[in-house]
Amino acid sequence: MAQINPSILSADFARLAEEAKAVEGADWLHVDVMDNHFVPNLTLGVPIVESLRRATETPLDCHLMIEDPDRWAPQYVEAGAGSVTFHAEAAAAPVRLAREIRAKGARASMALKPATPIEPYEDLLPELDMLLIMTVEPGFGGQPFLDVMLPKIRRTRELISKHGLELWLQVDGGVSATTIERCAEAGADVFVAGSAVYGAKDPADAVRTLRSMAERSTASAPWACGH
Ligand SMILES: O=C(CO)[C@H](O)[C@H](O)COP(=O)(O)O
Ligand SMILES: [Fe+2]
Repeated sequence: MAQINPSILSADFARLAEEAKAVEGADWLHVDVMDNHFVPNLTLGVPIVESLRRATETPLDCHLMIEDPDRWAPQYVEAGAGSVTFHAEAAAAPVRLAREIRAKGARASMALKPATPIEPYEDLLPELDMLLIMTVEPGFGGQPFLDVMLPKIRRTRELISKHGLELWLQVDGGVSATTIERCAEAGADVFVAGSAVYGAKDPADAVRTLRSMAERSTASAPWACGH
């Protein structure tokens, strides 16, 4: 089953509750937390996640683009996130952090920037509920999709199959109607889309269109048998 997670980064921040409601029917609401240190942009933090939690029924998928996630990630679980993603490049103790996120009741996820390979993390995969492969350099919405990430998506899907894991494989950055099929064919099953959803006239309809495109492509992928 393909999941579509609209990114609130592309919404109007002065109308967050309305914008969150506009995509109810999506699987998760993707919330990009940026600290102006790990990435050169500043967005939102724990209090806004708490408010978003009350504003929508859609579960929150928090993508932490911050330094020191070992210290901050647990606070996002307490704020109501159902899934918390920290960056491999920023975490001091990724296994301990993933275990802490899970113990607090959320799904634990780790993200890789475009230049970070998956291979050193193969043995960590059973500790995670989701692996996020960035398909742009993190920091901003609306950037073009990096096609050069497709082999990494394929190799990660192979590792997930090899170990028989239930891990979800998320892609984030430049995912749209023109790129989602390539991502799905390569092995992604969770798709973040910011500008492609909030830039559309009808965001809820954009979610449905993206989901059916991804599902058509995954259905024919060899790794999706019995998925
Ligand atoms: O993590 C992100 C950027 O760092 C965003 O989730 C991502 O860029 C979504 O926006 P778009 O779909 O417009 O690329
Ligand atoms: Fe993101």
